[in-house]
Amino acid sequence: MNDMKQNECCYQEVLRTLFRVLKPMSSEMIGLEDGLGRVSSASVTASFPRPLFDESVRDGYVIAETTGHGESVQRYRITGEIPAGSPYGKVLGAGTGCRIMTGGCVPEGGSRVIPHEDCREVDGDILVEKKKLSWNIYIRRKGADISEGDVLVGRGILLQAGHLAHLASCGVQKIDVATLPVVGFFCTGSELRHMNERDLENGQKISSNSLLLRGLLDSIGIPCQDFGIIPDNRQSLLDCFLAAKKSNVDVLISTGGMGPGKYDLVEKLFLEAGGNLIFTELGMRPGKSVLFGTLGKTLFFGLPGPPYAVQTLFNLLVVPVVFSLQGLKEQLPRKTTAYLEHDIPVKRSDLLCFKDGVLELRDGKCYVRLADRDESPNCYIMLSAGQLFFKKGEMVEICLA
Ligand SMILES: Nc1nc2c(c(=O)[nH]1)N[C@H]1C(S)=C(S)[C@@H](COP(=O)(O)OP(=O)(O)OC[C@H]3O[C@@H](n4cnc5c(N)ncnc54)[C@H](O)[C@@H]3O)O[C@H]1N2
Ligand code: MOO
Repeated sequence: MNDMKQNECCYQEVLRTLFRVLKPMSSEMIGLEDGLGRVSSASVTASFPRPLFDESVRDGYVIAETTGHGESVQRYRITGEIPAGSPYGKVLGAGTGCRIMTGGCVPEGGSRVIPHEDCREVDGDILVEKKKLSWNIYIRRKGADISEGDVLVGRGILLQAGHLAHLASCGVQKIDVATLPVVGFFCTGSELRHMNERDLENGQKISSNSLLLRGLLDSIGIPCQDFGIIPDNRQSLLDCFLAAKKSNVDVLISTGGMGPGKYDLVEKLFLEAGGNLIFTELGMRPGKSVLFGTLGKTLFFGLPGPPYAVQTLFNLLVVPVVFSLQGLKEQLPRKTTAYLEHDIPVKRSDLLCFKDGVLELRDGKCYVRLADRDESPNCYIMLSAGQLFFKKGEMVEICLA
């Protein structure tokens, strides 16, 4: 437990270190239609109230009530019809009414809307029992939801479809958002070949990390630049680092070449290219072989080669950094606990281990299991150091990165 706590702190601490060295992106004005997945860089206020006019929230009749007569069934003469988008244009006289549709504009003089199921239409009159008139809840008054000038979205909010719809409904057309960081990546390994290559020779493999990184970046709306597959030799790696340093990428990611082997050259060439190391090695798996630093103005992540490690470290480290650069609030991944659905034996227990998990809620409790190969994980199971067997029913920590 103590080990787990230490390791956990280490991961959170590493993220805090990363956040400290970030320089926030500048901002730009964009049309609302391009705002999905962007981060607001200023709070946005309503240009007009919502609703913009007194509107009916039922299909039925709007009436101008008369006062004083006490008959149990009241009668109003129908003088027109108000579909949504076509106002009546006149004052509704006392004792009269109009058919009105949901979203229709309540005319001046209209004091109450009666849903059609609560009254009858007979010979051009609306007949309504007096007892049906106890509530007056079917008119939404101008500005009842939002007044002009109200703050609709604060600064540092990741804009979802609902936010954009909300902003549009209050007359906002443009929004100030953080400029998107451009992320460059390259994959190192003399054994790697492009995905379109056929006839692989013995020992060669497809650089699946190239596609993985492109997809992960696309899925969070980040533009990327692929610097290619770089063989494990000094000159190729140095050239690649120097090209990336000269380019406009804000963040650079490499995969592979991070181990202690003879051909693992990433750290050396990063330093030769003028890189500044901030940390290597996280006290967790994956993450034992990882590097973070700066190369000129570019942030650099050296990720290890195994694809599962790339995906996990991308989610745990790169995603929070990419959003933090854009000024998103609450960048630390959320954690909770869940009951294990099955036993998990592990081969070694020297470090905290992150495994792809699927979290499910049943009967008010959280359960978690290892994700199948074709399943999308929705959390990481954090298997603490110092334990070789995790039993079904045991409570474990999970990270919702
Ligand atoms: N003696 C030790 N060996 C290793 C240690 C250690 O502590 N002592 N650490 C292990 C750990 S942990 C990791 S993680 C890896 C780190 O390896 P590298 O970053 O050097 O990665 P590579 O050796 O280049 O590749 C590992 C594995 O992944 C495949 N790979 C690499 N790139 C791609 C790609 N773009 N697409 C698909 N697959 C890729 C590669 O072919 C290897 O099979 O080191 C351990 N070793
Ligand atoms: O760095 Mo390795 O990815 O710990 O497993």
